[in-house]
Amino acid sequence: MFVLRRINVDVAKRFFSSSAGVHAAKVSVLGAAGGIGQPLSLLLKKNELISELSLYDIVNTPGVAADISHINTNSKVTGFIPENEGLKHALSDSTIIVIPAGVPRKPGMTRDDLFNTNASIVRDLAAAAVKYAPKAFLAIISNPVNSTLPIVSEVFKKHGVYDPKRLFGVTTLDVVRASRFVSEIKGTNPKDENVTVVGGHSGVTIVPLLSQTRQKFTEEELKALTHRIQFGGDEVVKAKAGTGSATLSMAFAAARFTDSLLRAIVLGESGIIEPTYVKSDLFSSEGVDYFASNVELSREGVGKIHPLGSISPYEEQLIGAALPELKSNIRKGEEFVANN
Ligand SMILES: NC(=O)c1ccc[n+]([C@@H]2O[C@H](COP(=O)([O-])OP(=O)(O)OC[C@H]3O[C@@H](n4cnc5c(N)ncnc54)[C@H](O)[C@@H]3O)[C@@H](O)[C@H]2O)c1
Ligand SMILES: O=C(O)C[C@H](O)C(=O)O
Repeated sequence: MFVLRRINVDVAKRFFSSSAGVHAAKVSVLGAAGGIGQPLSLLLKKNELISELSLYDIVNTPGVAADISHINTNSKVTGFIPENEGLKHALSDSTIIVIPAGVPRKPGMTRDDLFNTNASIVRDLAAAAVKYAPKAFLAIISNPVNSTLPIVSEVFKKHGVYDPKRLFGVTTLDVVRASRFVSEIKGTNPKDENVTVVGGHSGVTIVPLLSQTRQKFTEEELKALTHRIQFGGDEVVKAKAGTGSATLSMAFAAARFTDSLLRAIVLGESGIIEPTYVKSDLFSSEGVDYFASNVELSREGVGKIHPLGSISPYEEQLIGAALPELKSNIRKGEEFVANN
């Protein structure tokens, strides 16, 4: 792993020092002054593949950008607010746009309860991306992800620039949690516990494929672990007691996802697989057009979408429960753009 990272950094150095006209990676974070946005921007400042880190929010971005810009890594940091065409400057020439803009949950809320506020925020940011960076890759964090990715897709379709290979719903936190939770009950190092999590990103639509891990679980462990992975977000919302939801672990997860995407699209590294929520044919025959599963990332963004492989009867049951909810979440997002 270390050797691979060393090679990446060397390749990155060559990439940036090249005068061959290859443009370096500008990454824009929309919602950069928020609970996720700030630590995510901090982590991205360490990424050697980023030449410009462009921070946008409706408030406070100049301060966040000034602060982060003092860190002595190579990337340039820029900060924008809506005034003086801030969004245009934040997005122009972006390679990747990461979107954690929007409100988080409070105890007692579902992610779908955020729809009324976040749908229009995400729709408007997607419309700006269409205008100023139509070829960028978009990673959507704002909840409800099951609906916000379809919203972004519909906006791109409306303007005739839709490329499903470039649009991602970020579900990496589910995978990060699953790995950690398995390691906690088995007393192992989480780096050795890889869990594929498929479906969507809310409650029963989150389906961990624990039968595919290297571990054996009792039925009791399986049920408890599955429930904890599906409702891990609620643990944080409850503990934060009205002040928000997961921000730090999410920033970690989004930084990992962005790094994987950069390595695939900028360096052309092959074999990078991240579970992520994308336009997918896996369950389209059942009317579910977006689905998270293992996706091999490529220079084009989405490469091979891996099928689920062999799953247990319990997991089949979980998928059965996930599909109708996913279908309704997706439809809600699509109808929102059609009607607004
Ligand atoms: N996908 C996931 O796994 C995951 C995990 C955690 C949180 N989330 C979601 O991420 C979102 C953000 O969470 P947070 O804790 O950072 O919230 P937060 O309230 O701390 O930050 C959100 C930021 O978005 C900004 N914002 C609002 N409207 C904007 C606009 N039009 N343009 C640009 N910025 C805008 C706000 O000013 C704020 O700084 C929430 O919807 C939350 O549910 C998703
Ligand atoms: O739980 C939330 O609302 C935030 C996020 O989706 C999470 O999984 O932590």
